[in-house]
Amino acid sequence: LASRGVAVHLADHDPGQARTAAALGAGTDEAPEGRVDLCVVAVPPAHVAATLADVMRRDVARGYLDVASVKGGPRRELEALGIDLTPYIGTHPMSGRERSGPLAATADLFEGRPWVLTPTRDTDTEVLNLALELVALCRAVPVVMDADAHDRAVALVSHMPHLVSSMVAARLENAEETAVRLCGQGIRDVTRIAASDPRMWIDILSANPGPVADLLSAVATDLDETVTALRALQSADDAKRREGAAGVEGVLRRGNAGQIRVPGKHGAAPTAYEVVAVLIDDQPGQLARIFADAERAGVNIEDVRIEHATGQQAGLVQLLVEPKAAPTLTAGLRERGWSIRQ
Ligand SMILES: NC(=O)c1ccc[n+]([C@@H]2O[C@H](COP(=O)([O-])OP(=O)(O)OC[C@H]3O[C@@H](n4cnc5c(N)ncnc54)[C@H](O)[C@@H]3O)[C@@H](O)[C@H]2O)c1
Ligand SMILES: O=C(O)C(=O)C[C@]1(C(=O)O)C=C[C@@H](O)C=C1
Repeated sequence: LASRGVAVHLADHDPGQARTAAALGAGTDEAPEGRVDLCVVAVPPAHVAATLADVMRRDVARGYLDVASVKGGPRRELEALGIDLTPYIGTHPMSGRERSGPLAATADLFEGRPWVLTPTRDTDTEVLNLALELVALCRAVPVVMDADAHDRAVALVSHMPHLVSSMVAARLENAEETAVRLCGQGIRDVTRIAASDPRMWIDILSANPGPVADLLSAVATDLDETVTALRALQSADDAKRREGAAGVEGVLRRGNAGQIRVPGKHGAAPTAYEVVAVLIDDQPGQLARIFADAERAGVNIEDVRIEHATGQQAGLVQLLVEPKAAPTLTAGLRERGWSIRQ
């Protein structure tokens, strides 16, 4: 917001956090002189209602919004506090990090990502417009939803997957070092969010336990069936083994069918990109050089992944590009001396 010319005043119950954010260029930690246009509350879900009630009673802004990952609970808490909710709108940007605090923040975090707005019939139109302006300034995509429908949706696409990621990562806790050192990109993808702060996630899950429990119970059924199928694969009996293989294939195919529904970059329909894999030395400036050489070849990089080679000062950079651009990029990078992996 600060880089788009908005005057941002930062406050936190830990002044050090606001000072750090201000030092990073996010705004000033000095209090505003009068009433501001919009007050954005970005505190852990359990503190949202009390924090909003406090700022709303002090009449610090024309409009108020929060960005908590759950929407139904905080709204009901505010209602119970007897606050006039017309100047308030509950929102949730669907983008985040597994790390918290100002040092983990990035200015482009919300670009192209859905930002859910949950207005009610009573929400002041001026406040809805202020929220829409905020979303546009962050280059996010507004999505209007009912608060409880939002909570059911995020149980499916965020809360249940978070727990499953934690459970997969938990298997590594006491695993042999010889096994752990073999971790590749697959397990990195599946476990990244398991590094998040448990205190924040206890808050999130406590505010949405029912829908998450229903989904995990469906996952548990899949797990039971898959275990049965795998046990059948150990059988000496041919027919049993065929049954087991069909069971395992079934879950893998249903996984394929679900995975292709995950929206691609900027929420667009998923695109099948081609991977151009480049071997690099783990040295400063390598990525910048690859990107510059891709630009020289006239190719737009849609996404990038990095795989680090265990115990070596080397890595594999996977550049995801439109299929028709892959041969141009491969030739352009080869010409400039890069080692391309097929
Ligand atoms: N991290 C994500 O991926 C993500 C994504 C979307 C939405 N959210 C939501 O955003 C909100 C903030 O999450 P975050 O990841 O930025 O966490 P964070 O820990 O980086 O920031 C929370 C801040 O709130 C402050 N705080 C805690 N209690 C407070 C209180 N009572 N009054 C004033 N300040 C208080 C903390 O000092 C901290 O600086 C949460 O509601 C979370 O559900 C997080
Ligand atoms: O990708 C991450 O690291 C996130 O934390 C993102 C994520 C998500 O599950 O999509 C997590 C919680 C937030 O409420 C919104 C976004």
